Amino acid sequence: MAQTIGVVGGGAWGTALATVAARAGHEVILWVREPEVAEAINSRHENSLFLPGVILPDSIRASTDPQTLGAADILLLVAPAQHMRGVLTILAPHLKSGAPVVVCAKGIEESTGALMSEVTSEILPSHPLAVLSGPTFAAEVARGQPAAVTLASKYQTVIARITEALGQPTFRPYGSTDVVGAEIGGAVKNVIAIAAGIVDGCELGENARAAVITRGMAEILRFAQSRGAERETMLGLCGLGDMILTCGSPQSRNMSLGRDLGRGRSLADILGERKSVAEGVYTARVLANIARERGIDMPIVQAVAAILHEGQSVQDAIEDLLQRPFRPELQG
Ligand SMILES: NC(=O)c1ccc[n+]([C@@H]2O[C@H](COP(=O)([O-])OP(=O)(O)OC[C@H]3O[C@@H](n4cnc5c(N)ncnc54)[C@H](O)[C@@H]3O)[C@@H](O)[C@H]2O)c1
Ligand SMILES: O=P(O)(O)OC[C@H](O)CO
Repeated sequence: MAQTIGVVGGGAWGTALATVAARAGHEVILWVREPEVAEAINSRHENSLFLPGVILPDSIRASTDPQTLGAADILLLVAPAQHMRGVLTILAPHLKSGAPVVVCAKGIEESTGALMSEVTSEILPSHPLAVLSGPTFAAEVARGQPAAVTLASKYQTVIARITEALGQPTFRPYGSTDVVGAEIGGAVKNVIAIAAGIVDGCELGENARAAVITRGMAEILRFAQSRGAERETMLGLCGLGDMILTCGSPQSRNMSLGRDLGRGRSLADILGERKSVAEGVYTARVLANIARERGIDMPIVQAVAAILHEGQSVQDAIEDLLQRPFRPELQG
């Protein structure tokens, strides 16, 4: 059944998800922050700022006006994690009562340590919530290339409704009831992808990168356990799947940022030339603090945070990791 899908956030991923909804036959309202993005989408059917080179379906209409979202039956929340609270606070009074909301951003709020589902439930308590997360580079999804995602909600009816609305042969949601688990993989893998990029930039070799990915997965599992997430969730699309994608390709903004750091560039220089968000930069610091406070062993996350935010050199951080005591592989 054709519905109206509202997409909050006109970056690359919001725009790609708008194409998914449009291909499924829905009317799509894309709420964007930048007037020039709205103008380009409505007049030329292209988001030339954040997703250049992809011609968008006519049924996507972009607007900067929060009131336009009042027509949406389902809302996809795709603002960057550090801006989600502010954006939802502005939009909340305009949304259709009880419309399901789907968290599609990947990150942890720096100022509170909250996951995006927690931020969303706080601001939109009467909207049933789902989380969509998995290995998905926006450009590939926007071009209609096949992808699969985890779609998690406490409510089977919400999973069924969103799956029916967005599911198609080239965009395959797999249902789950582990909401927190679905978020953790997507948020933490961005930090591990920066580490994998550093390994690449420093030319430490493929073996070292595989080691960082696997030991990074152990850190994800430890953090997930501390938050009551299910281990199996972390081995699914939103965990292992996204680690394989993001840590293995410089198409990832996080991985490529790490690679540039490994090649000796400064964080300020790298960020200064980008319009797009690398969520791992912000999640690294808050995650490292949470892990330290709760006694969760996350040495790779600590190393990335120290490089990004505490002025530790890449070489010293690598040396510290290599000098850690030997231990059993499966220890907690
Ligand atoms: N790009 C992808 O391939 C992809 C895939 C899956 C998930 N995600 C996640 O989606 C989320 C959005 O990323 P993206 O890739 O769509 O963004 P992007 O990097 O393409 O664009 C940046 C976005 O940030 C917004 N922004 C900048 N400053 C802002 C502010 N002060 N307040 C509110 N918004 C502001 C811009 O309007 C724009 O929508 C992130 O959490 C990201 O991890 C991205
Ligand atoms: O480009 P990145 O590093 O933000 O990764 C994009 C998606 O999260 C990959 O699933």
